[in-house]
Amino acid sequence: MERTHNTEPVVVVDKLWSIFGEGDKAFAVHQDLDLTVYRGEMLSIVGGSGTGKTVLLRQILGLLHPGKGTVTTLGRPAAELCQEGAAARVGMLFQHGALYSAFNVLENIGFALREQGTLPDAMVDEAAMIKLQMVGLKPEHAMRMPADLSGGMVKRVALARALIMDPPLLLLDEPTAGLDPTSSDEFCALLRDLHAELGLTVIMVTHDLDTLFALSSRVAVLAEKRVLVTGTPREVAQFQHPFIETFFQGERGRRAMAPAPVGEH
Ligand SMILES: Nc1ncnc2c1ncn2[C@@H]1O[C@H](COP(=O)(O)OP(=O)(O)OP(=O)(O)O)[C@@H](O)[C@H]1O
Repeated sequence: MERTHNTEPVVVVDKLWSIFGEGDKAFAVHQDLDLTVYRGEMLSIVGGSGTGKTVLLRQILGLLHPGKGTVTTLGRPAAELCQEGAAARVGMLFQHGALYSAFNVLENIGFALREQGTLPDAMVDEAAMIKLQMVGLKPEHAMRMPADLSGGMVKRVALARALIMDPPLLLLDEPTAGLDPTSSDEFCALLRDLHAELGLTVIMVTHDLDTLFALSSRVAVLAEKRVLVTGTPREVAQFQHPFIETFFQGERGRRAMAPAPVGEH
């Protein structure tokens, strides 16, 4: 399969140790974990429950600090992102990223830009309206409250909020979790289109094989506290490891890897 990324690293994780607890209770979630993500990739991170996929996203975003090793995001130590306001450089769609329930859709989308305080409210609203339409919502949705949105619409608003500052890098934690199959397919199509249109680099955590195959140019498998293997979905699926066999070679994995019937994409 042709590689869709170039060779400019956007994220470089070098011999990372992620450590929680102190003294006798300290434990490492990652040990000497290496991962490089290149500009324009859509990289999926997969691994068993508790292998540290979300922790790795948080390290890349600079919300956690390496016990040992380094995380370089967009050419700088990841920790510096947070100090200067990460939203401008990295968009993050959290797994349980609920919207602010007291704010309407437009206020949610424009939140980071308004907080920055550099633009008048009318311009923030205008920018938020552009993002609202970019994620496939209509202007009449702008004044709705989060409680009045479907699950698919909540994800779209959260995505628009993550993109408000035009970040070059987007992190997604389980982007299709909780969506029905149709909404999930629609959200994948949206992500694929935005990735291409905006020239984004995307790193996502997913358990969902359909999402993985629909979107990933490359997959990184987390196991044994490190990145065990990277490659295209089909390359990784051939790797001999108990997690990979269970994950890719079950019924759902075989279905996801089956060639699409003629006429389907
Ligand atoms: N702030 C924290 N303090 C202590 N332990 C933590 C903290 N954050 C994560 N951990 C631990 O790190 C490990 C990895 O957590 P993480 O949420 O990254 O797993 P995951 O691979 O995303 O799992 P899942 O697929 O179940 O969401 C878990 O054992 C978790 O308890």
